Amino acid sequence: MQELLETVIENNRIWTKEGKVATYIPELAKANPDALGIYIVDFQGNSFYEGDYETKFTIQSVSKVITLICALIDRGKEKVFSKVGSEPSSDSFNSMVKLETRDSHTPLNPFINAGAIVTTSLVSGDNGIEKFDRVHAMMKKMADNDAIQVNYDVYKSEKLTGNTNRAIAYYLKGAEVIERDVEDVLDTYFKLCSIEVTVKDVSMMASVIANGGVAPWSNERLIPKDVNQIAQAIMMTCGLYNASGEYAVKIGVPSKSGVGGCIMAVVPKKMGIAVVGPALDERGNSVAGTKALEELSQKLELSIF
Ligand SMILES: NC(=O)CC[C@H](N)C(=O)O
Repeated sequence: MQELLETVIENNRIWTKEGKVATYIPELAKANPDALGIYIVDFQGNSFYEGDYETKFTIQSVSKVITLICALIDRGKEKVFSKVGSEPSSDSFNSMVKLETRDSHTPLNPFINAGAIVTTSLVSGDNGIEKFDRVHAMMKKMADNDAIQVNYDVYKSEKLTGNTNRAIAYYLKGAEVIERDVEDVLDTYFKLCSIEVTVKDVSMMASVIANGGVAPWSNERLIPKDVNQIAQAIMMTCGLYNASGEYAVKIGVPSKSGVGGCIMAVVPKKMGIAVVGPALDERGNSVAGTKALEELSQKLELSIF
């Protein structure tokens, strides 16, 4: 495995040149575009890593998976899916075009920005701080790392420039999809996106989902089975925004990407994988990270199909 990871990083580093780091959140522009790192955790306590696995990055949209899990646990399927759909979107992750045209005005799925802003509003807690603490605590448990914290420079940068998200959230409030205070919900959403992690943390989170919701290292159930199943299904169909279909063809495992350059990949009943490569394609997914996962998936025959 170690040799394979060395080859995968070596073969795919060149792809970092094909992408660009996100700049619409000014602080993200500081990321190293040449970085490519990978981390794998299996259920036997083995971990394998290669490349720039020590790179720190903000979790960004990968947080949407954990927020959805918390919302489903806290509010139940019926409530959550009355406020957000479970259909893939062919528009970009921060699009708002469908909000107006859909009869229900609900976002298409929880893994585009509009959907995650809604699931953030649904997580239990009387205010934004309590909601943040709820999801943050779940992330720490799933990563088995109590030291995970917000990167306040990224958070401030997002909050200052997040006007598209603000427009989305106010529209959703007007349509009565969001019932809470809009600025409070947005603040929590920005903070959750700004949590700083490594590929080790994210691969640990992925290993819990891959193991049916049970932490492989402690055998503790962190996520109910039905919620875990839903999370995987939506990762499979919506996890890479409007590139989810192509990704399913090429890699074939439930995954979630973020504009920090991370992709979390869940190999059901086998392992958790995370890659980081901050140079993104035009749809906001890591170019080299996707390519590395494609090679890995082919060589290890990881596709679930
Ligand atoms: N695709 C992403 O990772 C987007 C997350 C980012 N914080 C945003 O709201 O725009």
